[in-house]
Amino acid sequence: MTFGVHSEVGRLRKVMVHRPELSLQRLTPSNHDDLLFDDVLWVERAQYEHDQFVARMRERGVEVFLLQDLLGEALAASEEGRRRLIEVTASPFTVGLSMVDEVRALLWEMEPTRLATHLIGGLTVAESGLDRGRLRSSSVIAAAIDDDSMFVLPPLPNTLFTRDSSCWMYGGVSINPMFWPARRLEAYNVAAIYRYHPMFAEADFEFWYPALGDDARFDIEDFGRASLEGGDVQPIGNGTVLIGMSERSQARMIEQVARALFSQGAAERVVAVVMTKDRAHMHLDTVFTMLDRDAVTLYPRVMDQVRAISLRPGINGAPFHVTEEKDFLSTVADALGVPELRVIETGGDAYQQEREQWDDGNNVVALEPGVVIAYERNTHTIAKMRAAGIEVITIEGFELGKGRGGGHCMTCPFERDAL
Ligand SMILES: NC(=[NH2+])NCCC[C@H](N)C(=O)O
Repeated sequence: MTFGVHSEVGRLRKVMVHRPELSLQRLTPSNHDDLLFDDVLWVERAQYEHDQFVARMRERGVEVFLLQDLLGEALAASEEGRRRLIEVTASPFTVGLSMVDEVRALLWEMEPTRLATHLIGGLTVAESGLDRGRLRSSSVIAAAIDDDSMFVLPPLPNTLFTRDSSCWMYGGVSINPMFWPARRLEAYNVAAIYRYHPMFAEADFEFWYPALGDDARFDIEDFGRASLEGGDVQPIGNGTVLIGMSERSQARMIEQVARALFSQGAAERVVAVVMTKDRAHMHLDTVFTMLDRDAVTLYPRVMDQVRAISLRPGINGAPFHVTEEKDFLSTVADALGVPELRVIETGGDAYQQEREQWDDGNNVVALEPGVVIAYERNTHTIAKMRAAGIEVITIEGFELGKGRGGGHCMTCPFERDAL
């Protein structure tokens, strides 16, 4: 098996997605804000919409992998993987000192498919079978629990956005320390896939983050307060990677990734895109994605204000050579080696633009140059893309979009051609 993502719009060959499941059934009016969703979902409909999304990709020859299947297979393939994932997920700091042994033991007893279900979907006290009455005298946590629907393991509903927890840049992957606590555990699950799934165990690729070395692959807690999310990362081709400096990703993580890429000669330029921090555009890909070799879609109100700063390998012992660019679009054109970019802005008047950006109008995923998948509701933006000669395949997305993510966010490409 080969893996590697060599552009944003070259032919997509392999991709990982996540079908909505138990974690989304746990979203309620009282917890959806903390879990980074703007509403509760009708989960059956979200599954239907997601199945359509997957079908559109498969029709075009894309090999689609489901994250939960990969996780179950990784856990079945490796006892060590199972033990390590259980240890990091159920630790004294997540489930508490007094319960950690019991929780680990009951997770260990689960068969791998069921374990994968609960590592993503969460585990309630009732499902765990823990005897609260007995534990009450030894555990302050058990004593404080007043309801069997409380979680022993939290649900991870943002697993849906596979773009963010891990992301490929050229011949390697970064497993990302994420910004909000609600998403941190997602990275352990994907780390287990890359580390223990037979498909990856036999493949040859780099780990850009965490730092190289087998053991380090689980040490994503060791990042202080720095974070990086894949929604900010775009390996556009020609040895260049764009990384948004957004609500979610900081300059210090961009430097980590740039150093790793440069040290292997996997990239020669990383462009930090300095943007405003806001929930409506939490990642670069919510306001900018590529459509074709020389065409992009963007939300002007945010992208007109960004700064672009290029990092290249340093000389004379300096880690980097840093230059502030004149503007973002000419920097991307220069990196791609095209004279000028065709720019398709969010469609409609100022109100429609703001609404369509919110509904992921600019967050599309390319299947090959000039062919993208978009949510059908973004009619004004789609009309402009079609007028520019882009083939736009539409999917529903009324439920899927409630967490603020479109086709780009819901895909983690494993293999994509260069341009
Ligand atoms: N690549 C993206 N833009 N992902 C969107 C992530 C949305 C998710 N609810 C979050 O807030 O984290």
